[in-house]
Amino acid sequence: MRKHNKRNRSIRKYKSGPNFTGQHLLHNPKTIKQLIETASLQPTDTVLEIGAGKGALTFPLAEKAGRVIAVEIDSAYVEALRLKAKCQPHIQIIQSDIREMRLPAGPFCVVANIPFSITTAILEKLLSVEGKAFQRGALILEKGAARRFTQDTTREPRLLMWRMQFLFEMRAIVPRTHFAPPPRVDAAIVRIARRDPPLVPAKEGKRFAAFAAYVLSHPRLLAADALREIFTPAQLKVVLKNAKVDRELAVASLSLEQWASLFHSMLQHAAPYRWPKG
Ligand SMILES: C[S@@+](CC[C@H](N)C(=O)[O-])C[C@H]1O[C@@H](n2cnc3c(N)ncnc32)[C@H](O)[C@@H]1O
Repeated sequence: MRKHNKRNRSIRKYKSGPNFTGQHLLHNPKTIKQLIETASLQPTDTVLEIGAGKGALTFPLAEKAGRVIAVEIDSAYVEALRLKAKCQPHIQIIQSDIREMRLPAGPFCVVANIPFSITTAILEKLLSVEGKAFQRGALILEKGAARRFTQDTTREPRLLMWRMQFLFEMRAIVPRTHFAPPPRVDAAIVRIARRDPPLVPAKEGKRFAAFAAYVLSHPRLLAADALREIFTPAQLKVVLKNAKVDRELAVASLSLEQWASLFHSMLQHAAPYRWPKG
C-alpha cells in the first residue's frame, strides 16, 4: 500500500496538465521485433528509448546496440528497470520527463513506443535542433498521427520543414490489441531517417518554415497566385516550370520536391525584401 502511494506521488508530479499519457505496454513479440528491425541498428549505435515502461523494448534493444539510454518518467518502472539492468552496464536508465531532458550530444538513434499524447513535443525535440545528433528512429505512433506524418502532401509548415530534413515512412499498422491496456485506436510503426543530403539545409529551416507558412496560409490558392508577391511574373514562369508545378495546382497539393525547388528558387532569384518573414 505504501509503495502504491509512493508511486502515485511520483507520477502525480507530472500528471497535471493535458500532456500526461496512459501507459500502453507492448506485449506482442512480432511487433517488438519489427519495431527494432525497422531502426536497422548496428553494434556501435547509441539508442535512446523514450518511455521504457517495464522494458519490453529496452532489453532486446541492448542485444542489438552498443548503448541503450532508456528514459522513463514513472519511478516504479524506473526502480524495476534498474534492478533488471544491474549487470548490463551498457543500459542506462534515466528517470526524467523526456521533454525536459538534454539529448545525447553525439550521434544517436531512437526506438520507442512513445506516449501518444506528447507525440508533437517529442518530435519537436528530436527534429527541430540544427545539430546532426539524431540519426534515425523507429517509433510507434497513433495511426492518425502516423498518416499525418507520412502522407505525400501536408498543410502544416512545421511538418513540412521536418520533412525537408528527414524521411518519414509508415512501415506497419499495429493493432490496439498488441498493447496492454489497449489504447483507443490502432497505432503504426514509422521509420524516420535523416536525409543525406537534406532537401533544404538545416540552417535554412526557419526561413523555409516562414516561406511554407506564408504560402500555406491559403492552402487552396493556386500556386501561381500564392507565389505572386514573392516572384516577379517573369521569374514565376521559370520557377514554376523548373519545379514542374502546374499553375492550376493548389499549394496544399505541392510535393516535397516541389516545395524544395520553389524555396531554392526564392533564395536564388527573388529579391530578399520579398521573402516571407517568420
Ligand atoms: C506507451 S508506454 C511504452 C512502454 C514500453 N516501452 C513498452 O513498449 O511496453 C509509454 C511509456 O512512457 C512513459 N512516459 C509517459 N510520459 C513520459 C515522459 N514525459 N517522459 C518519459 N516517459 C514518459 C510512461 O510511463 C510509459 O511507461
